[in-house]
Amino acid sequence: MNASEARAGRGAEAVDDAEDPDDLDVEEALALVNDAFGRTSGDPARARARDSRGGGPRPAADGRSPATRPARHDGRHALSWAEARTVAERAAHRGTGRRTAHHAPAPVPLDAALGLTLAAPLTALTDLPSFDTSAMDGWAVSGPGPWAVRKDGVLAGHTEHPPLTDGEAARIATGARVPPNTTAVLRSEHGRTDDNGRLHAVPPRASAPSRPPGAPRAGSGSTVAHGQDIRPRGQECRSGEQLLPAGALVTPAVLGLAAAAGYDTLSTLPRPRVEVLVLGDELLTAGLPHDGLIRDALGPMLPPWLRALGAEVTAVRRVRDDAQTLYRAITRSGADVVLTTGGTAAGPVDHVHPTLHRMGAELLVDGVEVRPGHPMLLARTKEDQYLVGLPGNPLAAVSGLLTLAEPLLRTLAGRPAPEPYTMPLRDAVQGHPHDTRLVPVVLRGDAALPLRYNGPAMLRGVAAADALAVVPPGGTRPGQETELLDLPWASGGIGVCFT
Ligand SMILES: Nc1nc2c(c(=O)[nH]1)N[C@H]1C(S)=C(S)[C@@H](COP(=O)(O)OP(=O)(O)OC[C@H]3O[C@@H](n4cnc5c(N)ncnc54)[C@H](O)[C@@H]3O)O[C@H]1N2
Ligand code: MOO
Repeated sequence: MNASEARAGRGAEAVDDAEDPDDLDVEEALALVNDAFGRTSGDPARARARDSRGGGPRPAADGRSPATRPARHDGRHALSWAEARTVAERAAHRGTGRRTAHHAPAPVPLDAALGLTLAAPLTALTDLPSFDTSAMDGWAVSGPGPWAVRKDGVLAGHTEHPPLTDGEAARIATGARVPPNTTAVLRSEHGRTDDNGRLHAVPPRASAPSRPPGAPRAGSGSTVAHGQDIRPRGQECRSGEQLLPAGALVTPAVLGLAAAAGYDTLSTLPRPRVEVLVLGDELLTAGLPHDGLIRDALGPMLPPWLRALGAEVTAVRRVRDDAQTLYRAITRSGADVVLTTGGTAAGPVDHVHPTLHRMGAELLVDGVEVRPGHPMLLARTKEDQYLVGLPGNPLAAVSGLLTLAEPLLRTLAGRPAPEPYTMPLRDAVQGHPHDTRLVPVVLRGDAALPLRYNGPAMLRGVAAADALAVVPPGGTRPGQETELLDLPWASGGIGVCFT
């Protein structure tokens, strides 16, 4: 199916494998400039060899390590997309390892633990169930029937009842503790009392669903199978048994399990604290764009996204295009991660590089072979503080967020890495000659549909997307399996952390 057929079939979601025109012109031009400075050719076979799927750092397509790879036209040594992610993931491990008070695991009440990471294994504080329990509403019975029914029934949450004697039954509710000497629970629909008040087991109606293989016979004639519909103490776990390992994400289900297993608080790792610095004199925080001024798209977008990635956003500050102001904002920040937007390129008011240089910061990533977003950077500004510099173009900022901030924050938050996965891209996607492309896609059935409006300055594509496709240099054919990066709102597991 070609792009125009796809468009015809998918209406507004239609795909266009061509990039947005202003994007393409710049990218192609940059690629030519890069070639002139000795980078790899656009040979698709070599480009595919650099396909970043699979994760770990790898040599560039030209076989040279990043250190020996020639600098780009701007003098920087860009890393491949996979290398950059690995560096970001490992940067936090390379810290001193000393945990400040803020980083130490802390007990957190259950209702504040959603989205955090377990600092210690979740170990059952009790047997579950903690007593033998009725799995059904009906009668606790002792021995074969018929049974004499006791006057008092047994409800959930009540103290222990006197033992049953052989041939005795007591009305019981689901979840109630079965009286001692109970041999089975007879479901209410499987029993009937006669005129003398004696309880008889009645076989399930012929229309009843058939018994699963191996399941106990649900009452036949005058008796029921031993143990039927009793949940024995410790069936789910014994006290002291490990239910989840350290590092597990606290999801709603984990909160439920922890409560059931006796926890009031959970030992969790604190969220890394992120301060967002939005750079740009041209940005408005309200109203319509006018007189060359535009709305700040990143101030509203980044905080909830960062929270979804496991961070606590301590502040969002707007910083004038002034080197001294930026220097002060960064050096005064006590956050674990300072995240800047804009100012990463080499324009007259792009102060991020000179400021990092002035601070003596260590540049860990200085440019990435990814489109959009190639000027993104990662620096260590001081012991246990990092700076992620996102490019100002909004989709380029998203690219930097997922390429550098996500692995860094994931490691700092102690979260497990998401399992990489691929899906076929329904349509061909044009690749960059040398760089990985991140392209918004929607998931439809067993395929991912690349979206239009994927230019660096556009959010229209990603706002409608479920994921970003990692398009290797050289592009993808229709149906080609391609790595996808889930967007937090599309992956239920992380979505819970927007709260
Ligand atoms: N000579 C070169 N110029 C540029 C290059 C290059 O390689 N050589 N790269 C281009 C690419 S690619 C990108 S991406 C941008 C990165 O620029 P900066 O990080 O310095 O960002 P700014 O110049 O500050 O802004 C770029 C663009 O984005 C708009 N912007 C900035 N912040 C926001 C915001 N919060 N909300 C909405 N829009 C924002 C800003 O107005 C600019 O239009 O550099 C290229 N140039
Ligand atoms: O292509 Mo830039 O890298 O617009 O993000």
